[in-house]
Amino acid sequence: MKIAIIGTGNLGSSIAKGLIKNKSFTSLYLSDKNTAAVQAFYKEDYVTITSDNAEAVKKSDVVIFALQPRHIEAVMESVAKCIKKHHVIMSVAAGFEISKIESLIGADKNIIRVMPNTAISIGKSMTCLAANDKGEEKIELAKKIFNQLGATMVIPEEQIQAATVICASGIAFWMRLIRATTQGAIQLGFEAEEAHELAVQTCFGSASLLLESGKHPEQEIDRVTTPSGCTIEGLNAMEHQGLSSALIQGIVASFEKINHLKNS
Ligand SMILES: NC(=O)C1=CN([C@@H]2O[C@H](COP(=O)(O)OP(=O)(O)OC[C@H]3O[C@@H](n4cnc5c(N)ncnc54)[C@H](O)[C@@H]3O)[C@@H](O)[C@H]2O)C=CC1
Ligand SMILES: O=C(O)[C@@H]1CCC=N1
Repeated sequence: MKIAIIGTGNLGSSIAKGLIKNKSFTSLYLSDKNTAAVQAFYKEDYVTITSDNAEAVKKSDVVIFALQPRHIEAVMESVAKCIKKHHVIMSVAAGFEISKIESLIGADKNIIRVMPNTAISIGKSMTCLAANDKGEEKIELAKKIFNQLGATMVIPEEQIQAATVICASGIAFWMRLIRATTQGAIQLGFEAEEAHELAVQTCFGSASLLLESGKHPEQEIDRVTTPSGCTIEGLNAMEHQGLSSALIQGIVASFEKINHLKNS
C-alpha cells in the first residue's frame, strides 16, 4: 500500500509513527511545508520526506490530509488535478465536511473522513470513519489500515463531530482527569513521580477491566464501594461537586464549538 500524509504536525506525525511501527505500507510519503517534526523518520526504509504535496499525491494510492481546517482547502485545491479515481482520499480535519471535499476534488473520488486520536502513535487510537458514496467501496481498506493502529468504528458522517469530541478531544479530557488524580495523590503525601504512576496505572486498569469484561462501569464501581467505606464517601463528594455534570457539560460545550467551527 502506497500511503501519503499531507501535513505532519501533531496528528500527521502520530499517524506516521503508528504506520512506521507496523510497517504497514510499501511506501510512505510525508509531506509538510515544515518537515521538522518528521526528521527522525528520514532513516526509515521506504519513507520519503518532502515539501512537494503534489509529488506525494502522485506517488501514492492512499492520501491522508492531516492539515488544520484553515489550510486544508487551499492545499486540496492545489493538488486536486493530481487526484485520480484510484486514489483513496482521507481527511482528518475537524469540521471539514465530505460535501466540501467533493466540491474541491469531485464526488466521483473515494473520500473517507477519518477521526483518530493522538494515541494512534502507539497503536491505541479509537478511530471513527465515514465515507462518501464512492468511498464506501474503500471502507474495508480504511478499516484495515486503522485497525492496525487501534480500534475503528464506521459511523454516519452526521456523527463525526460528536466522535471528534469524545475520541479526539477525549484524549485531553482523560489526561486532565489523570492530572487531577496526581494532584490529589501528591496532597496525600506521594512524590510527584509516584503519584503519576499510581494514577496512570489505575486509569489503565479501569479501562482494561471494561474492555476485557465487557461490563458496565457501574458494575465495577459496585465491586469497589464497600458499604459505609471510603470509596462511596469519595464518589459521593465528587458528585456533590458536580463531577459527572461537569464532564457532560464540557463534552456538550466542545460539541457546540465544533459545530460552530463547521459553520464559520
Ligand atoms: N491533534 C489532534 O489530536 C487531532 C487533530 N485533528 C485534526 O487534524 C488536523 C491537524 O491537526 P494537528 O496535527 O493538531 O495540526 P498541526 O498544526 O500540528 O499540523 C498541521 C501541519 O500542516 C502543515 N501545513 C500547513 N500548511 C501546509 C501546506 N501548504 N503544505 C503542507 N503542509 C502544510 C503544518 O506545517 C503542520 O505541520 C486538524 O484539522 C485537526 O482538526 C483530528 C483529530 C485529533
Ligand atoms: O481541538 C481541536 O479542534 C482538534 C480537533 C480534535 C482534537 N483537536
